[in-house]
Amino acid sequence: MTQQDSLPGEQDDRAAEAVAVACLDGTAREPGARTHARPMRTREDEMRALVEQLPDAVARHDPATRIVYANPAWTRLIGCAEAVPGRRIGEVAPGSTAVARYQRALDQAAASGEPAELDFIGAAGGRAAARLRIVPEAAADGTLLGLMVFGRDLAPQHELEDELLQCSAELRELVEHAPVNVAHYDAGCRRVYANARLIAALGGDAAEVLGKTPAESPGGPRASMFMQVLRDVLERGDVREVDMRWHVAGEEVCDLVRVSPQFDGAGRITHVLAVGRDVTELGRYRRQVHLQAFYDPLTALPNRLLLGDRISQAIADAQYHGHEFALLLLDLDHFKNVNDSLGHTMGDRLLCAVAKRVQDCVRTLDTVARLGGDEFAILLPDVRGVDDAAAVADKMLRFLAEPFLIDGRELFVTGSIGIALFPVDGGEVESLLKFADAAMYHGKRAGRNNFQFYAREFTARSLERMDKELALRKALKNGELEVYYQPQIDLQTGLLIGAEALLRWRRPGLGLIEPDDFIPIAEESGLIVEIGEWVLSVACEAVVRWNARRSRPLKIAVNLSPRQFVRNELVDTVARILADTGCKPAWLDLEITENLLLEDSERTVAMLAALDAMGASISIDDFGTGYSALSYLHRFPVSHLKIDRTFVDGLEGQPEKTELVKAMLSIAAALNLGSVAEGVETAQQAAYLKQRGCRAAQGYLFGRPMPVADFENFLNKQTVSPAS
Ligand SMILES: Nc1nc2c(ncn2[C@@H]2O[C@H](COP(=O)(O)O[C@H]3[C@@H](O)[C@H](n4cnc5c(=O)[nH]c(N)nc54)O[C@@H]3COP(=O)(O)O)[C@@H](O)[C@H]2O)c(=O)[nH]1
Repeated sequence: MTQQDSLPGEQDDRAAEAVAVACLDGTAREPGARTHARPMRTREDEMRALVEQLPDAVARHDPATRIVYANPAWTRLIGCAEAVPGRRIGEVAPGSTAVARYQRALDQAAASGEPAELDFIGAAGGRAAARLRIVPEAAADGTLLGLMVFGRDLAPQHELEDELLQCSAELRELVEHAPVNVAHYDAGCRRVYANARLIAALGGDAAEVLGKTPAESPGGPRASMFMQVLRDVLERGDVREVDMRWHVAGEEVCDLVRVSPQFDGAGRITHVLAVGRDVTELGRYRRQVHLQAFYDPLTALPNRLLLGDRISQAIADAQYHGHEFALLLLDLDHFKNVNDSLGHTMGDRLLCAVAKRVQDCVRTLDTVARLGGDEFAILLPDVRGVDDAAAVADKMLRFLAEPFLIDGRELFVTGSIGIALFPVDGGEVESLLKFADAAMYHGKRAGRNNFQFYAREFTARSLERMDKELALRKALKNGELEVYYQPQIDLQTGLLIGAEALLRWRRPGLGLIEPDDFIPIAEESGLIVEIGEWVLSVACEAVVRWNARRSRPLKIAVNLSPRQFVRNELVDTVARILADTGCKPAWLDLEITENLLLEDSERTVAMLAALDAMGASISIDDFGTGYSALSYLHRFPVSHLKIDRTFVDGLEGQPEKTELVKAMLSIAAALNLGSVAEGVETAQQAAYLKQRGCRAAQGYLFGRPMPVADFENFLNKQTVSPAS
């Protein structure tokens, strides 16, 4: 080995040996010196002084192993008072086993002529105090001249070892208690170490963890992937990060594992270190975020976002395979009534039950999504044409028609379904949704509880409707709504007895819009509640103004939509408006439709009774067109029947209508109710009605619905022509 090849520390030893040899045999020379500047004796003294001061033990023995020279460090090491030349070491330090071993080594080196090394335990005992190196010195002919002994003090090395031990213990402690899972894998991907946390995370049994590959413990679907990562790191030496999931006692554990190579002194990869950060909570949180982002929290069905994704996928599939698919949009009919009348908890339960029932109608590869409120979408990616889609829609309506038993209550719902087909109706997510919506809306208009396929004209209609709803929302705020008044006449006396308040919408750019054109939208959207309240308040103010100058007060008839009965505030609202406007309850007639009575809910009965008790009268509007059973009439506090104008129209020439009107007037009389005929246009109609005992009438014959100013002029003129 050359000097460059020598190991650290070895060079120092050799330098010391060189000095010592030079000193002890008197051959020391300054490096590179040709001539001696100083006398030999002085050089030897200097060298000896140097050796005397060395911290390492240095000694020289003659060929018979007797002491020739030993420096003070040597005597300290051996534990003798004096290194007496000519003595053997056993004589200067008797009874020590270490000295005996030293002597044996000297004997061996002397006999073999080969250097020897041994650890020497000092006088204090314990760990080796020095490493002795015995170097035989031979003459050119091989004759042994003596034995040089160099003792390297091992205390600094022991200190270093102690420090290392301490460090590694601390590190191990740290690793054991670190909030990470740590494992060490050998070249065969077997765990040679796992910290306590990882052992616990893998089930708690160290024997089941150590010496095992990830495939053996914990196993699972991701284990083979992890094995591959370990192999890759062992092979290529790069650092990898990988998501690991496994199950312990039924609970999922997730780690984000950093896998890095471990090298030996020669730079070869021998092991792999895997440090896993527990991301179970993070994983849970991520899943929760995923659920919130893509699923409806109430029904756990996919939401609009996920549906969009599924439709995109269905489009791609259908395009690739060249087939069709269908998108159905289901909206429950009058669902808002359930929420408003039974409360949101019941409404929510019903929605969940509907969701379940709809899912029962389809196959697993179909998607049922909730778009919000009472609107569901059903993607049938594998239907073949119109017939398949119609069959599913029909089944859905039949399933829905079965009563729902919720909280011991039987609830009935129906739905309207719109169907759009890919590719005939649309080729994109948004257009398919829009077209299915247009078809669904068409189903609503066609009487609900049915399904409709998309047809092109629906889109325009649906857009128009949406546009109208938006404009109507602004109309009240912008003062575009007006109340018109139509006179009501006492047929027997011919005197004006009141007026019906009828709503109009003066829509900018479009002129006056009739209620039939916007009241249904106001009802569907719920806007009618706010609008109805406004009409009531304007009409009450008007009648108060009119009656201020009249000895015989007029009555104002105001239409109430069934939607206004859905909330509980109606009675309070009427009372407040009466109080605010100063309108006497007796001046107010509230017109309701027969269909409201059909619901026959306790709540409706109670509300009507409260309004009646307040002093307002209640009339049944459009009588004869609805479904009311006569039995309802005496159960409700009704005071008038308003015979619908369809019966009055053509009354003169149609005997069956005459009979019907006669019958309605008889019912009113039998129940002691007042009667008002609507749509009276001719004097003949008025005469017939009067003759049959009809008390009052309303119609173009007496006056059309008119703006308030016109009605007030009309009032002032009192130009009513009584029926002859
Ligand atoms: N919930 C609310 N409903 C309202 C309100 N205002 C009106 N309406 C309802 O809209 C429907 C249509 O009303 P309108 O177009 O005003 O029609 C009324 C009269 O104009 C019409 N009429 C009256 N006389 C004649 C006639 O001789 N011939 C003829 N062809 N039509 C005539 O009849 C309608 C009377 O309405 P009603 O007595 O209520 O049936 C209508 O159903 C209104 O109820 C509102 O504020 N809220």
